[in-house]
Amino acid sequence: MDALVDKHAAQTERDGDRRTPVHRPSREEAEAAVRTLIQWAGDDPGREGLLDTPRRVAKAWQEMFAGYHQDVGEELDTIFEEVGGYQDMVLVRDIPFFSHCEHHVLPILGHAHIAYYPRGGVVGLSKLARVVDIHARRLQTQEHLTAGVTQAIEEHLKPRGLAVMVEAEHMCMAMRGIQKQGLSTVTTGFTGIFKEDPQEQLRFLTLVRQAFKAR
Ligand SMILES: Nc1nc2c(ncn2[C@@H]2O[C@H](COP(=O)(O)OP(=O)(O)OP(=O)(O)O)[C@@H](O)[C@H]2O)c(=O)[nH]1
Ligand SMILES: [Zn+2]
Repeated sequence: MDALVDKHAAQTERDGDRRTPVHRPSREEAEAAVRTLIQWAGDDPGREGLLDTPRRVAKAWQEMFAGYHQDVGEELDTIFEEVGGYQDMVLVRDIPFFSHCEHHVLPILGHAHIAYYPRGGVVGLSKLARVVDIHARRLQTQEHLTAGVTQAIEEHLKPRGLAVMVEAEHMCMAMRGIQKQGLSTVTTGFTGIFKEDPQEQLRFLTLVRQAFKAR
């Protein structure tokens, strides 16, 4: 096992994730796989315009799937306890993300909205978007993404309540298969007072909807 796989193994345990770490192929092996797929598509990976494509695709995958090597805990380990007595809802809405579905490895494009009621303190606002990014940069379903973001924030921040809503379009339904464009899939995760009190869910959903009206 190389260092990256070891780090992923530790991260897998911390995130309560079901994935089993596997041997990581070399960059050359990854590029060879891209050449095979180009041939499978019906083109010649040896022609001039495609010569550098395997290198570019491997580099793009490194960036798009960087979440396998990032640790959500590191982003959420700074809690600001001095908040002037603020105890009401903190909502960060319209966090844009790109992910890839684990069934077809095609893009999922969407927005996440995250709200919580602080208990002991608050996290930096950007950190919530970073948690979304880390989870989004892995292969998964939208449900898995929503549950992963919810669990990570719940575990590290321990708020009085947490609400996560993800709205996304799946390119595997737009570009192929059923070929329906513009569909939106909505998934939610509620904990604490958001889970217990439907009025709190309503308040969250109302604030999120107002964000869309304002655009
Ligand atoms: N629940 C869930 N399903 C997803 C997600 N992303 C893609 N899918 C669905 O996963 C299913 C995979 O179905 P399969 O029958 O195994 O694969 P397929 O033949 O490519 O299916 P079609 O897309 O219907 O052509 C499809 O219905 C996709 O729409 C997701 O995030 N969550
Ligand atoms: Zn898919």
